[in-house]
Formats: sequence, structure tokens, C-alpha cells
Amino acid sequence: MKKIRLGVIGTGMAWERLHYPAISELGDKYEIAALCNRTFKDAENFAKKINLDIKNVYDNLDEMLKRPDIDAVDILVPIEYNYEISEKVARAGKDFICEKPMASNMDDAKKYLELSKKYNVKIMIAENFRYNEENNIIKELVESKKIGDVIYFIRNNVSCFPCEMTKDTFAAAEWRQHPKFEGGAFLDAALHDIAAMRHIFGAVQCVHAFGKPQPHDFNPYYSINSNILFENGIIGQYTYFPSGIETQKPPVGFRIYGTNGQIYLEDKSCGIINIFYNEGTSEQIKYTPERGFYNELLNFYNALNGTEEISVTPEVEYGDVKMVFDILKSISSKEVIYVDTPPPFKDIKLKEIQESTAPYIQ
Ligand SMILES: NC(=O)C1=CN([C@@H]2O[C@H](COP(=O)(O)OP(=O)(O)OC[C@H]3O[C@@H](n4cnc5c(N)ncnc54)[C@H](OP(=O)(O)O)[C@@H]3O)[C@@H](O)[C@H]2O)C=CC1
Ligand SMILES: O=C1CO[C@H](CO)[C@@H](O)[C@@H]1O
Repeated sequence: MKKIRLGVIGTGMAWERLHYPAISELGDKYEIAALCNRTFKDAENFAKKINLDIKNVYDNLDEMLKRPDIDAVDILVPIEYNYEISEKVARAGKDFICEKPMASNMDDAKKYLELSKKYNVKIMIAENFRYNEENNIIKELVESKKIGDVIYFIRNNVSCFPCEMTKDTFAAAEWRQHPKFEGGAFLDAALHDIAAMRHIFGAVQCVHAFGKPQPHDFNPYYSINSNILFENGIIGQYTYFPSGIETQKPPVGFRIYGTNGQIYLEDKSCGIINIFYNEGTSEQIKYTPERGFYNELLNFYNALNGTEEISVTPEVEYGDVKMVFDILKSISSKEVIYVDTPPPFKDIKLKEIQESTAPYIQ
């Protein structure tokens, strides 16, 4: 197939540091046709870097979308504009990629689900964690029962957002420090962990969460702790703590305990997944960190080519976003919230779970 001629909307950090390097690696599949940014100068500067003629630089999105020679669009704008711009691009009849989250609230997330059919366009939500190598390896390990039946997991995401605010990082952005959307950093960053957990363990029956309120705008809580019950009976604890002290930062951890052993990922960038078996042996699996961006862009190319389905559609992302807001709802209501399954409690085949875990318990 010919190269996809891509129009880019939002030439900020995610474009420069994440999508552009992956697109460059896929240089035989993509060609950057046009750039659009709210601040024209920034897009113009980037165009110079890649030798793109200035006539292909816009600060008016409608003008860029009129171009018939643009095959597809990549949307990387602050979260509060994701739905509005996606709707505009879909209406223009362009296939597109939109960075996560698909929307900044549930009303827009619901409307997002109609876009693909209504305008007959292909849509991929760029949730890189669902395309990251480590998450796909762990999913395969869990599904193939490498550590037997999974009983429970614990996942922590500990960082220091305030320490990052003055550095050349994502936290420096005004829209992250004073978000105009509910959930702040929890929607922006914890969404990745939630996507990874749902990718690995499947649909979620319900969550019960607690939060320690804080006065700063970037996140409503110092820490959010949640208990999760998956539809397959797996239970887990997830903690999102973006207010840690930099020097005390413990490693981000993901530990999965099964009847025959344990899977341990110290950090998504460490490159090694450890498996510890109950009998005392262990195994290490190497992976390349941060491959999600390359993999998602390859998936999008293949989908436009007709050789693959899009893996992360709005329907897939919808459940991840819903879980973010369900956790926040659980904190404020102090109630258990059903995520993917409507109440009452679905039969989770307790007897089968007890039988499969019996050897572990003895
Ligand atoms: N998957 C991942 O790991 C990551 C994903 N992201 C996602 O990427 C998106 C962008 O984040 P990031 O790049 O960090 O944010 P930035 O603020 O760095 O960049 C956003 C860019 O969008 C431009 N913009 C804003 N509104 C419009 C508009 N209406 N039309 C055209 N351009 C517009 C901004 O212009 P101006 O400068 O004028 O405001 C800015 O250049 C978010 O959805 C975020 O969730 C971000 C980081 C990592
Ligand atoms: O998606 C992203 C990756 O994680 C960052 C936090 O660490 C976010 O701010 C960003 O939007």
C-alpha cells in the first residue's frame, strides 16, 4: 500500500517525543503531509526541522481538513479538546488516531462511540499501554496459566507530580497543573494503568476506592487506593499516588500472584519481567520498553491497509475511561461501583475458583 499521508493536530510534547519518533521509524508507511497547531509558530518550527514546506502548516483546523490529499489525522491535543476535535475530524470523513483519553467526561465518551458508524471512518485511540510489549507478554503469561490460576495482584503507580512541574516534562503543562476536566492526573495518567489491568485481566465487575483529598489542582487526591474484582474472579489492589516525595520514590510495582508462582514487573521501563515459581526456580523475560507507540502506529497503518483490525477502538477505550470515573464515583459515594457488569453481582463461579486454588491453599 502507498504511504499514509498524515495530518497532525497538536504539535506539542506527545507529538515531538512520542509519535514523531515512531512515525520516523515507520518512514516507509507514513508521510507527514501537514501540521496544525493552535500556536502557529510551534508547528512552523517543527515543520522547519523536518523540511516540510510552510504552506502545509496551519492554525486553522478546518482549512487543513479540507485537503483531499490527507489520508488520515493524528490528534494530540489537551484532553479537554479530544472529543470536540475528534468529532470535527470524523465529520470531515478522515480516518484518525486520537491520543488517550477519548474524552474528558462520560457524556462525551458515550457520544464518541457513535462517530465511527455515523461518519464511516476508522478510529484508533492511542492507548500505548495496550500496545506495550510488557503488557502483551504478561497477558499471554496470565492466559496461558504460566503461574497457574491468578489469585490476586497488586499494582502501584508512585510519582511526584509537583517535583516535575518545573522540569521539561509533561507535568509542566498548564492544562495538567490546572485541569479543566474532572479527575486531573488520575484521568490523564492512571488511565494507562487501568488500561493495562483491563487488557491483562479482562472486564471488571466492580471497584471500591478511597482517596485522601488534597488542595492542589493537578489531582483531586494525594493518593487513590482501589480494590478491584474482575469478572473472572481475580481480585487486585491498585494505588495511584502522584504526590510522593521524589527522594522517597519507591519503585512502581506490578506483582501478580498465582497458584504456581508470581509475575513481577518492577517498572514499565526496566526491560525485564521476572517469574518466580513456588518450587524455587525463576525465569526472566526481556522486552523492549515503550514499544506501544510504534506498535499502535503500525496497527493503524495495517488497519487502513485492510490487513488487520484496529486493536484499541473507542469501544475498548470506553471501558477504561468509565473505570476512571467509576473509581472517582466510588470515592465520593463510598459505595462499590459496578464497572463493566450491571448489578446484581454476576455469578463468578466461586466453586470453580475455590477448586482451582485448593492446591495453593493446602
Ligand atoms: N500516551 C502517552 O504516553 C501520552 C499521551 N499524551 C496525550 O497527548 C495529548 C497531548 O498531550 P501533550 O502533547 O503532552 O500536550 P501539549 O500541551 O504539549 O501539546 C498539545 C498541543 O496541542 C495544541 N492545541 C491545543 N488546542 C488545539 C487546537 N484546538 N487545535 C490545534 N492544536 C491545538 C497546543 O497548542 P498551544 O501550545 O498553542 O496550546 C499544543 O501544541 C493529550 O491527549 C495527552 O493525554 C501525552 C503525553 C504522553
Ligand atoms: O499519557 C501520559 C503519560 O503519562 C504522563 C504522566 O506520567 C501523562 O501526563 C501523560 O499525558
